Amino acid sequence: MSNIALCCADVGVQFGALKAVDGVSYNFHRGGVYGLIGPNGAGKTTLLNVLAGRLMRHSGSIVCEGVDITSMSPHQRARCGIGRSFQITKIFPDMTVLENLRIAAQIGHGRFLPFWLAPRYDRRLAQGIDAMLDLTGLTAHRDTVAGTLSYGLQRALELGVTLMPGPRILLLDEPLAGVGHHEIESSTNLIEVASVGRTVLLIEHNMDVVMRLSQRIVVMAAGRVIADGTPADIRDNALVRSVYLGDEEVEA
Ligand SMILES: Nc1ncnc2c1ncn2[C@@H]1O[C@H](COP(=O)(O)OP(=O)(O)OP(=O)(O)O)[C@@H](O)[C@H]1O
Repeated sequence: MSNIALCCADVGVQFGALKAVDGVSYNFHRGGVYGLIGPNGAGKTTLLNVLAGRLMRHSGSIVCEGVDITSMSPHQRARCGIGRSFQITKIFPDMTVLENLRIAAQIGHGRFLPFWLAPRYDRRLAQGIDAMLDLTGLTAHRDTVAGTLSYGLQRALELGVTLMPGPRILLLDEPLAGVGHHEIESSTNLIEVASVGRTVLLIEHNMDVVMRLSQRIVVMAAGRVIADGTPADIRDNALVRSVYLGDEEVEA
């Protein structure tokens, strides 16, 4: 089996005259966290949407673990092992934490089940939900209505909902956006734990978190990948610094 989790070949997205993603070719290897960074409007979210199948009008192709998924729907891609987190929108605020996770688990299962297998399925479902409550630190909140949780805990639930079907590839778009200062550490720890054994693409503006969690960093600007490397490489990269700081004296 290929050790490439996701392969983008010459991916392009155009909005009118704007090339939001401009010929991106990149292999995301299996395992580890890729931080996807770049200034506002660089094309990071657009690229993530293409990978998740949320934006189908693009050029180029996407291969996931050796399978061409370019024309697959988000649902089909989820079945291929791709999970994408949204900014809270995936949780049902009027339902309890437990109900949210149960729905995610049932959607993840998705197949018709003969009645004689149902008790075993229910037991496994309950075990999976208990494990997810434990992982996300939500066990004490299992019967809490989701919308009343703190923002950080809502994000934890949202990640739990994304993880419930067991994705091998996780696309995280600003998982810490809006999380209060006092919850950053616990939220970061959760992402770290959730990343174990998965390939993760992480868009995040909190650079300390990106540098801490990522094994590799991919830098985008004006729709293109302009650099990639270890966090240390990227920190020392003059071109990256110039893109972020607008330092025109720094040469590429
Ligand atoms: N649906 C759309 N229609 C028109 N233009 C869009 C659309 N979505 C994104 N854009 C534009 O495409 C460019 C890339 O946007 P994108 O959201 O991918 O950038 P980003 O790197 O994720 O930025 P940020 O860090 O601010 O979220 C921006 O100029 C944005 O305004």
